[in-house]
Amino acid sequence: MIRKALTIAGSDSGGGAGIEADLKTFSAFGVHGLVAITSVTAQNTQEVRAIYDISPEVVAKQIEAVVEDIGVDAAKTGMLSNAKIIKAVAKTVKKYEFPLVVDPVMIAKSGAPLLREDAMEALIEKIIPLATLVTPNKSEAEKLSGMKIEGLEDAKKAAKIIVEELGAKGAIVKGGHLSLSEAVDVLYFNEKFREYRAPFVKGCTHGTGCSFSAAITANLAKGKKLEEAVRIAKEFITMGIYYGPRIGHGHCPVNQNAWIDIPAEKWRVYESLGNALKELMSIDNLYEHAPEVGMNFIYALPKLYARSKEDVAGVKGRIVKFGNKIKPVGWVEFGASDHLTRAILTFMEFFPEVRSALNLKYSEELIKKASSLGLKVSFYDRREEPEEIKAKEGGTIPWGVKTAIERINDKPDIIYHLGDWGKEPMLLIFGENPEIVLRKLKMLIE
Ligand SMILES: Cc1ncc(COP(=O)(O)OP(=O)(O)O)c(N)n1
Ligand SMILES: Cc1nc(C(=O)O)sc1CCOP(=O)(O)O
Repeated sequence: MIRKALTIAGSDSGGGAGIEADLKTFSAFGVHGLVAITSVTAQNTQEVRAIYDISPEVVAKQIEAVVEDIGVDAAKTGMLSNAKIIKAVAKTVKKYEFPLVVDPVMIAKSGAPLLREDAMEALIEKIIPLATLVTPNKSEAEKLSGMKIEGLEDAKKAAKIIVEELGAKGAIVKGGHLSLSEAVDVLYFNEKFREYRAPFVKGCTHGTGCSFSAAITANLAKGKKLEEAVRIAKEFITMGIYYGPRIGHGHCPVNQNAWIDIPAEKWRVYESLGNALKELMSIDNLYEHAPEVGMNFIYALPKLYARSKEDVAGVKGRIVKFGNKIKPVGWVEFGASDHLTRAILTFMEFFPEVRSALNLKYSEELIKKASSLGLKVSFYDRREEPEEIKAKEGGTIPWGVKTAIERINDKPDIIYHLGDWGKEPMLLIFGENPEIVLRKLKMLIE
């Protein structure tokens, strides 16, 4: 059964916060999103340039239209903008039974007010008592509770005030702006406190409040208990901040898609590399080109998600010579390669689209053939590696790949090195994906 979640909020033309963030979040959880737009903002990552409020009647009609036909399993509010809209929303949602998450949006990250001064009273009197959960940040919680919040204990007191004095069923005070070593959110619900902790991650924060409350709403719509919905939302938002796209010149937006993109991309990489590996094993005479240390064949997640070893798939235990054949020791796994992973992550800093690589034993003959076929070849000389890089564990390959790319000031198909004391000479083939790497390999050795 498809679940439906409604967002009653403003539109952010920059696509980072508001209705746009909410819909992307609902989608990420497989929930059908419904909207009642309260206000249209001309906004980007730096500023809010204009606000145009929708008439309260039309806001109410949007809610009624979707509830009465499609049905709503859970709803949330975001930017409500003015007292008249607040009153219309309160009067309308009161008629229905769905759980309501209230993100008490007051000020945009860029500093622009999104709630009129004279609307605060209406928000407290009309909307908060209808809330299943209120999700204020530090300054919003201070405004609602009327107390200063300096640390975790104050956050708990404020959450309790919002529930016991203002009439919400639950309140979660978000700790992103509390000066703590972790991002700790404090939930007060059913007369109990609960803490949700996550490491502070560097990334993109525009739309965090909207996406967090939308994630809770989506999970309530799916029938999760409130505490569980909050736990999932915390994990979702931490991931969204970490993998935020660096767009715009101000506060870059949360990546709501990371939640579904990463598992989907992992599957695509796994399948594509697995298929290419099967084809690789059927290539005659490849064993003649396998180095003593073994071969590997790797494929990284798209650039936005390729940050570390765990984001690159390779062959566990490498591919080794086995009589006059080659054989993978294990199968495709993320985190299974070290050397080629260091090479591809460096390569992707220059050419993000190049995500796959394979290594062969160096041969002068192959290099000559590559050049004659029009493949771009470059190299690095391990003897030229600066001492300070040599001293750093794992520094040689990134330095070598960077040196090789800068040497030709172009995108190489092949990078080789002639080895050093205890290091076998090696040839690396690069390509956008494993099929392209295979094609280049076949051109070379067949
Ligand atoms: C239309 C609209 N709604 C809400 C906001 C608030 O978003 P933001 O500034 O990113 O603050 P958090 O959501 O992160 O608390 C907005 N800017 N625009
Ligand atoms: C051992 C080794 N050295 C290489 C080099 O380019 O110098 S390629 C290679 C084999 C692949 O290693 P992995 O499985 O750690 O990616």
